[in-house]
Amino acid sequence: MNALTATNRNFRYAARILGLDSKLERSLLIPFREIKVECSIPKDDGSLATFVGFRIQHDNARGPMKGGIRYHPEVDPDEVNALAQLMTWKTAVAAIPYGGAKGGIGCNPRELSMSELERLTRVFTQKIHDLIGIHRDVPAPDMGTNSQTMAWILDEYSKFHGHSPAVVTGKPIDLGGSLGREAATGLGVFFATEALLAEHGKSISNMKFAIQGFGNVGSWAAKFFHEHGGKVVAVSDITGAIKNPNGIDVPALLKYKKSNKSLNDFQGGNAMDLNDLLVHECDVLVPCALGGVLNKENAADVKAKFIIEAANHPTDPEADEILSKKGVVILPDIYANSGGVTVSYFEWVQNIQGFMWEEEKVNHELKRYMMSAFKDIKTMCQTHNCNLRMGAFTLGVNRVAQATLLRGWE
Ligand SMILES: NC(=O)C1=CN([C@@H]2O[C@H](COP(=O)(O)OP(=O)(O)OC[C@H]3O[C@@H](n4cnc5c(N)ncnc54)[C@H](OP(=O)(O)O)[C@@H]3O)[C@@H](O)[C@H]2O)C=CC1
Ligand SMILES: O=C(O)CCC(=O)C(=O)O
Repeated sequence: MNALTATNRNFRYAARILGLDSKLERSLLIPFREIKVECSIPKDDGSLATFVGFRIQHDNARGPMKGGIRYHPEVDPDEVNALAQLMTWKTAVAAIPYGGAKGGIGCNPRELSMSELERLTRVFTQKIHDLIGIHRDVPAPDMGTNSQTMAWILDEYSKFHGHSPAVVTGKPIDLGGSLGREAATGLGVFFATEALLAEHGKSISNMKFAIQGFGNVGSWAAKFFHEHGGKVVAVSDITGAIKNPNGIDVPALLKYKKSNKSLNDFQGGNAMDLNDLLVHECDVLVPCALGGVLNKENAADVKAKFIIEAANHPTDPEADEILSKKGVVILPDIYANSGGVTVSYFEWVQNIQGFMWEEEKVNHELKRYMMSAFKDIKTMCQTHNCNLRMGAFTLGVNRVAQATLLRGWE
């Protein structure tokens, strides 16, 4: 199912549970602004390459719009639209004062040199600089982008508007980035998993984890699970997958991936088919890569008892239904991966304050926000007798609806 159709379906279901007025529902669904720009750059060999960039600003009722920028060959407007909408509900679930946005460029960053990536990022920033801003829309990293990408955006934006560190988050520390932001999404995933397992009388220790994706989110999540006694029994990246029923040595794998850029041929496990990762024997499945990976084709074969949605929109509604009939507990993306945007908020606050926090404070506050959101979601689940996804959606949608009504339309 298309990502936007799926996201709209979840939103509409939540709106119905909340009894939202149909006109308000329509107003919440339609994005505030959709930007599509041509980004042409000279390649290193002198030839011309043209890419299409998007920034979809979904809603700003609760504050400046916030969300990552993705570089991936499959970036398309519907997907960016869905991801922008998810950001609106996510920032509301996390109770941070933002709306939602998302951006992306349809490109394969693995096929571009550093200087081509820099030119592409700068051209994209030139095209959108007057529509983003510290109190308007604040980008951050997502798949295929990182702190270096944010540094280029900051530099290009500052040429037009003066030095503005708070215009992006997920920056390098030397440019005003926050301690703890790089690890934040993975650490938030860890806190969220800990809270969910505790509800079920279980703990991280000795649980078996299968992790799809070993980039920013997947690698940090694996590290935290491993450090707390979890057994990471399978991991994949775009190049392949490895398994080890006794638990992979995660620090060794991190070192290997850093120097080889791939999991292939890692000696501490056996190679397996990339697609088998999602149906591998484990207790907890943690998708940390693309959207829509759990669908009606594979949901029935999932072995995990718990799914932690570290990726955005990894489970489409058809899979949701199949999995919930099987009794699988799913912790939804708009809560599970909200640690990233929460620490982005701390970064933005630090930039505005002109004062840097200690990493201990960042992580302490992150845990506090994650625990508080979990409690609020559980309250919604009890109030509306619904699952965790609808608990999170009703929580987020209700907060945005209340802010919208309070602001009015004049
Ligand atoms: N970064 C953040 O702060 C946040 C990210 N997210 C979401 O988390 C997910 C991952 O983002 P992030 O870690 O930042 O992205 P990265 O680009 O850092 O990592 C993505 C990982 O997914 C792997 N991958 C890509 N395609 C496949 C595939 N078909 N099978 C298995 N692995 C694959 C990549 O492989 P390879 O390493 O070989 O390229 C890489 O390891 C996305 O859905 C993103 O939207 C959500 C909240 C915040
Ligand atoms: O850190 C941010 O601002 C946004 C992160 C993001 O894109 C996401 O949560 O999906």
